[in-house]
Amino acid sequence: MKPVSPPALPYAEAYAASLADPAAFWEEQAQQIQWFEPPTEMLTTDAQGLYRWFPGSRLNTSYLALDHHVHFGRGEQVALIYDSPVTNTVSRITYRELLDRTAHFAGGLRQLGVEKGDRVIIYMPNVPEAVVAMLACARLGAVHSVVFGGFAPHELAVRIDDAQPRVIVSASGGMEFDKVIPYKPLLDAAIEKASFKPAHTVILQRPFAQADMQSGRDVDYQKVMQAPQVGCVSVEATDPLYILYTSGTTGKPKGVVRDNGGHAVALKYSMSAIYGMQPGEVFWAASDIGWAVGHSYIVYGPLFQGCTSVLFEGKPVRTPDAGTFWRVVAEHRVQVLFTAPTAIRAIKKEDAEGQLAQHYDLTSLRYLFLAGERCDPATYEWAARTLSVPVIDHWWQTESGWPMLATMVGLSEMPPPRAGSAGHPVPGYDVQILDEAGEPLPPTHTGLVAVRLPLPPGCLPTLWHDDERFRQSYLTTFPGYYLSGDGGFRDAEGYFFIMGRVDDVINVAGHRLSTGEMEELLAAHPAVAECAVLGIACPLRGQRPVGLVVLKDGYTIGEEQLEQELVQLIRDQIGALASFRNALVVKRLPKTRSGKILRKSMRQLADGEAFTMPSTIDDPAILDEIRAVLVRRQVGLAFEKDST
Ligand SMILES: CCC(=O)SCCNC(=O)CCNC(=O)[C@H](O)C(C)(C)COP(=O)(O)OP(=O)(O)OC[C@H]1O[C@@H](n2cnc3c(N)ncnc32)[C@H](O)[C@@H]1OP(=O)(O)O
Repeated sequence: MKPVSPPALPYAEAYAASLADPAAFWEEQAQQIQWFEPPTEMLTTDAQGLYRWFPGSRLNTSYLALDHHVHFGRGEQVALIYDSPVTNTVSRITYRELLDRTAHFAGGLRQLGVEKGDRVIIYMPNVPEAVVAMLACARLGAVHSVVFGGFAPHELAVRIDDAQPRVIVSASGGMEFDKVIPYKPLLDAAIEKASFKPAHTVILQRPFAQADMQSGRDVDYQKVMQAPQVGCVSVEATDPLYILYTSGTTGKPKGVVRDNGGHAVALKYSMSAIYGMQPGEVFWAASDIGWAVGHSYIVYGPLFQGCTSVLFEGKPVRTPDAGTFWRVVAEHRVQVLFTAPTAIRAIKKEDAEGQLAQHYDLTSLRYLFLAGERCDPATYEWAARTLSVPVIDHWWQTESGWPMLATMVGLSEMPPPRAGSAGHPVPGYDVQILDEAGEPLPPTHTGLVAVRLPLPPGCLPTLWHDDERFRQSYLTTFPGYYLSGDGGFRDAEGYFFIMGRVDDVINVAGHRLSTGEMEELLAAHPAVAECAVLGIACPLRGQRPVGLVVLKDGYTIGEEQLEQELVQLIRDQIGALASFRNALVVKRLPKTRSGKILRKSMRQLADGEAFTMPSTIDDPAILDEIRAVLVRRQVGLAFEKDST
């Protein structure tokens, strides 16, 4: 197929075309990428009855991200700008250099026994070597699974057991503000805990943290880089590119699978149609490679599009100040910045008037995109005022891998963005608001956000080795729909508003976490008879978890000591990113007469939301007891002085 430029369609036309004939719409987009064997069939269902895009066609993701650009004259363009205020480093890596490094590292992985279909876990901070490792896996047709560096050994162990990696690539350490986080002991502890043992680990030794190496198992990253370069392995479009774990309602995370073909087509489309990016321009997703945003928009999307991507190892504040983001935009002439609302709230908290932005030349910036959690209108307005560019809140999930609702700046006649709204459905996504019975709701009615099947290319085809959980989690509640787990509504003009999760998943600073998992961990403490974890409103992180625990009869322990132990337990088992800081002892938990804990009522109480007493409540006095504890401990927006 000969590549052709996408026509600049009006949004409404593109959207209608994508729903009227999805195969024809995506066949046209598929012509924008370089296949080894182009698709002849667009959409099918597999033996399990699950939708698959571009069956039988062949390509290589690393080729699309690197080789293609080098072959066609982009070799000397900077592919990756590594900006690390925590190590005082700025380095620029061209497409040619990134290809060279990737081909060497792929050769090294192959020497360690990694072949097509094998899994490789990557547990690293935001460093170029992590990007090289991802692209090297793609080059070999191996399946990478990046685990966010903030996760504790238990979480890593669970992922090791599920993915069963031949190799784990890690680093000796990361830097959180000015604190060294030694990764290697965490990795060693995780491997110790896991039942499955990888054959090798590859360790990037960083100057500020030397890791002890285990002879026979651990290999130095630089040694792996000395291997001869290898070329790209041809894979099928439907072969998995990566597994990315995300929290479900239980302790076992869900292994979201991303395939090669649909992913490449969707991300290439999104870079131009949603973000309006042209080859050669600079895109910065200020996130972590461990999240879907990092996969799609630090690594793959910008590279597919021939852009320069910024890889930032720092924080919005204190590295060294709340002007860091603006310094990066100015220094690297960033055209589009993408971050989570929490990052903007953190900056706003330290620089309320946005004065630091005035110290930098931000004229390169065209748009600020926000996602990962709901953006409150105050944060939206502050960002628009401070940056004087359109701010675009958009909505997607790890599962979709790319935006489902947005204001698409690459299409014409797009309704402008609006504070509080995530915009309009992106072509390919037939987004509906359903009631509890699965019937579409009229505008302005809040309900469950669902997407009519088939999902477009790039979305998860299944969960890793678990078709059944995939079906149960997303497809069976409302046949014919993907159920997102988020709630929201559409207004009379077609703008969508996403209000947050409707299940036991919470969103803390853009990190999706399971309250069910936290409850399982708290309940294992010998003092705890029963417990509930609520995701209460937090001015900085959007939400934060709070535990309410009932003590076992006769168990004596000071409330303060118990709280310390439970806080430490969550930190040790899940990680500091959970921001679990309160475990409050209560006499009883409110329940329905059938024994279901009334978490929603307690959350509403803590958040100061008006609510009606559930008619099924066992004993209404219990909510008064809970209120008294929240007041005494000053926990909850309604009762606290400073919740950050
Ligand atoms: C659309 C599809 C998706 O939703 S994909 C997911 C998108 N989500 C994101 O991009 C995440 C956005 N959030 C962030 O980047 C961070 O939360 C920002 C805004 C930068 C703030 O970071 P920070 O100041 O560290 O606060 P936090 O709440 O994230 O962290 C809480 C505690 O965890 C720690 N932590 C964090 N990261 C790491 C890490 N990599 N390694 C070790 N520890 C880590 C933090 O230091 C903090 O610890 P402590 O409680 O202060 O001791």
